Amino acid sequence: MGALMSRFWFMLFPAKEYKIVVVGLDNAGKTTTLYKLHLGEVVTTHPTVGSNVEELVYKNIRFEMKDELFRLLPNEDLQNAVLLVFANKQDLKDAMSPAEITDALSLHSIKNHDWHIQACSALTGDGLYDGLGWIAQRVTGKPTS
Ligand SMILES: Nc1nc2c(ncn2[C@@H]2O[C@H](COP(=O)(O)OP(=O)(O)OP(=O)(O)O)[C@@H](O)[C@H]2O)c(=O)[nH]1
Ligand SMILES: [Mg+2]
Repeated sequence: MGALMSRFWFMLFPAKEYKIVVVGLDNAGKTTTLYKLHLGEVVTTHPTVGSNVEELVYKNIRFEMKDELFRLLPNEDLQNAVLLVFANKQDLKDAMSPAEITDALSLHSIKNHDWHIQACSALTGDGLYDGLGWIAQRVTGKPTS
C-alpha cells in the first residue's frame, strides 16, 4: 500500500521536490490526514489554542487560524507557495461547510497566492487526493486525472 502511495505521489509530483507546510488548529486532523496519505517528512506545526474556556474557544478558533495563516503567507520562503485549505471532518453533521470556512478565514482577501478549499474527511479519505491533485496541477501546471 505504501509503495502504491509513493507511486501515486511520484505521478503527481514527478522529478522535482516540493515542500508542504501543514498548519491547523489542535485536533483539526493534521496527523490523521498525513497518515491517511502516507506522507513522511512533512513539517507539522501546532498552533496553541489560546484559551481553555469553552465559550471563548469557539470565538477564538476563527481568529487563531486566520491569524496563523495571515502571519505565514507573507513569509518570503512562501512567496511562490499555493494554499490548499482542507475543510476536514465533513463526515460530521455539524462540520462547518467550505463556504463558511472561506468566510471565517477571509480567503477571498488573499491576492498573492493561488488558493483552494477542499471538503474532506481524513477519517474516510474522501477529498484528500482531490486536494493533492489541485496542488499538483498548480505547481506542475499539468492537469491530473
Ligand atoms: N469524524 C472525524 N474525525 C476526525 C477526522 N480527522 C481527524 N479526526 C479525529 O480528530 C481527532 C484529532 O485528529 P488529529 O489528526 O490528531 O489532529 P491534529 O490536527 O494532528 O491535532 P494536534 O496534533 O493536536 O494539533 C482524532 O480523534 C481524529 O480521529 C475526520 O475527518 N472526521
Ligand atoms: Mg497532530
